[in-house]
Amino acid sequence: MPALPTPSVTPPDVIRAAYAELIVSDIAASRAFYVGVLGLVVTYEDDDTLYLRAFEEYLHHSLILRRGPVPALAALAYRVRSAGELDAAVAYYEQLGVRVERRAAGATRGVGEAVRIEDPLGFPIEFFYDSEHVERFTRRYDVQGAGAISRLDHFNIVTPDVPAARDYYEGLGFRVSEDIKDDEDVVYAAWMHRKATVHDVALTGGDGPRMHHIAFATHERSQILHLCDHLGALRQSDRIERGPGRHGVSNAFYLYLLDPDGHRIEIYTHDYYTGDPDNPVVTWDVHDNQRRDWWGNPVVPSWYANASTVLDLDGEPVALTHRTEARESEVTIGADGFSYTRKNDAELGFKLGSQV
Ligand SMILES: O=S(=O)(O)c1ccc(O)c(O)c1
Ligand SMILES: [Fe+2]
Repeated sequence: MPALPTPSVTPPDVIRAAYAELIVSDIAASRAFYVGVLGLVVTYEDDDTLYLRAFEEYLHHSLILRRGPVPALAALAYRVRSAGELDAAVAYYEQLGVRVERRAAGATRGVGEAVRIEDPLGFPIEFFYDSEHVERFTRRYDVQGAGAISRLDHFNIVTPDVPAARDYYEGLGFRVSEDIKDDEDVVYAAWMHRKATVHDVALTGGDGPRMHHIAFATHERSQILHLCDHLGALRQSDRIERGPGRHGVSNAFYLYLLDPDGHRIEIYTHDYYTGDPDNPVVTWDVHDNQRRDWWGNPVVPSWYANASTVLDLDGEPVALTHRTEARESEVTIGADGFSYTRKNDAELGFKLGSQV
């Protein structure tokens, strides 16, 4: 990615990852998954759209599903600290020379004035503050199921040049909490945050822009395990792509699901606090078999290969830029045993034989 200009104005003050807008092909099938299985709360719905939120959320939605011809990501939205930050966003991105559009209140149901951009990585990003408050179901145990989801936690995006993407997000005030590198300093992935957890956005090295996943958090591992049991009972175990398991990076207990259009949704719990200014960065060796799954369980190849198309602000798919640096799935096939369990223990350190 060509070097970006350094704006002379301050960036918008981003608080957190707040909502995603996905294009889906069949609203009824998506409703059966996101409401019927994941248990997300319907704030508003019509024949073509679903506005959903998780149980701890009081803003109008954290996920919009909109019926359309091409399953894709239509927007990733970050909440900013005040409505005044929208002017900062316009000024900052105009200096970056990217497409910037102001949106009137109500352009998105339940959201006030907003700014949408095509960011330097090629993603459709929204900044907003005002959003309609709706009932917070935190204590509505009468409607929460055994798999209750608390809140949206993060976005994971696929981009070819991870260091350039990291620099861009550092310009927005995001900080790295963890990353994956090799001994030639190739950066394969990085996790970056504004809120005091491991990430609001994760950067995955690959052909991009593509959306790797949207993640929601639960309070307890048992809620994640219930979602697995629920899918089993529906004989929809093929919706379970990876996990459940324990991540090395982030230390979170995780599960990856595929929605009816193949959009990847992560359910995640128990990462850690990162709010102090001197929070130490954790760097993992790409050959460490426990980086992606702390128990060394395999990362299915589809998890590295597949990701969702991204739309521009006109709703057109964005062309991909190919990653030129090494790809993690080629350097070591995930946490699948062809990497070391104990560094420098080449004899006994490999779980399933050696290939690196
Ligand atoms: O697979 S990793 O342990 O690298 C990982 C860590 C945190 C995440 O949110 C994730 O999607 C993947
Ligand atoms: Fe994730």
